[in-house]
Amino acid sequence: MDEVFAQSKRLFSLPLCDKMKLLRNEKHRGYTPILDELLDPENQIRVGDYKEGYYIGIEEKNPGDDSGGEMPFYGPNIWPAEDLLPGWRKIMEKFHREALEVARAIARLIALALGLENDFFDKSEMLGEPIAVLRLLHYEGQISEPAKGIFGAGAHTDYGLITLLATDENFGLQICKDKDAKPRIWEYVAPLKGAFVVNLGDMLERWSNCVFRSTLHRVLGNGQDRYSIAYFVEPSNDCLVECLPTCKSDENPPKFPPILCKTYLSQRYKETHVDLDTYKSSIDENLGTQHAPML
Ligand SMILES: O=C(O)CCC(=O)C(=O)O
Ligand SMILES: [Fe+2]
Repeated sequence: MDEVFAQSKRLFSLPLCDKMKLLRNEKHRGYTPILDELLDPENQIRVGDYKEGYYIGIEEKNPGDDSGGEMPFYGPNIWPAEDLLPGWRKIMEKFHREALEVARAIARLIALALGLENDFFDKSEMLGEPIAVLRLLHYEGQISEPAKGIFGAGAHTDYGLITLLATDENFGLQICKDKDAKPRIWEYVAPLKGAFVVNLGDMLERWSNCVFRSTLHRVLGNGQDRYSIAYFVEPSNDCLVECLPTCKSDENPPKFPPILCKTYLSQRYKETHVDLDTYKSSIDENLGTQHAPML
C-alpha cells in the first residue's frame, strides 16, 4: 500500500502538461484534472471537486478488441511512459489484482448476510468479470468551505457494489450515517494506516432493496495535501442489477426497477464528469498549459 501511495505522489507531482497527455479517454481511463468532477450539484456552487485523479481499470483481454458503445467501461488503460515513471504500471496492476480478491471476499460476506449462497456475487456477470476501477486521488490543499459550496469531494454515494478506500494520515473523509436526516450530520472517519474503509454502493442498495443503504460521504480539504486510493467494485457491463429474491416479498416489493450495470454507470458518470469535448480546444491550442475549465 505504501508503495502505491508513493507512486501516486510521483504521478501527481508531474507537470500539468505531462498529466494532460494522459487525460482520461471515452472508457474512463486516465487522468482527471481538478474540477473535472462535480458530485453534489445542489451544494457545490458553480465549481467541481478540488481533487485530481487517475482511473485504472482491468486491462482488456484482447487488445484492439473494439467493443465500442456496447461495453462502455471496457477498454485499454492509459499508462504513463515507463521511462517517465519506471515500475509504475507493475505496482498498480499488482494492487488491482490483490484489491479485487479482498473485494470478492467481502462480497461473500455480504451474500451470506443477505441469505444468499456465499458465491452469489462470484458469477461471471458479477465479480467474475467485473468492472473494477482503481482511482488514485490527490487533494491539493484547498481549504473546503461548505457554506460557500467548496469541497474536496462533494457529498455523494458511490455507484457500484462496494468501494475499498485507503487514505493517508490526513483527516478529510466524512460520512453521514442517516441520509434522510435534515440537517445532515457529518462525522469524520479517522485515517487508519494499512486499512480499507469499505463504502457500500448504490447498486448494493438496489440489489438489496435498501437492506444495505449506500454510504453518503464527502471530503473536506483542510489546507494539507491529501492522497487517497479508491477501488470501485462494480459487476460486468451487462449484469442486470435487480432486486434479490431474498430481499422482496408481497409486503415489501422492489423499490427500484431492474437496470443494466452499464446503463446505470454511464448515466452516473455523465452526470458527474465534465464533457470530454470541453478539454479539446485547450489541449489542441496549448497542450496542457490550462487548468480544467470552470463549470
Ligand atoms: O478521498 C476520499 O477519501 C474519498 C474519495 C471518494 O469518495 C470517491 O472518489 O468516490
Ligand atoms: Fe466516493
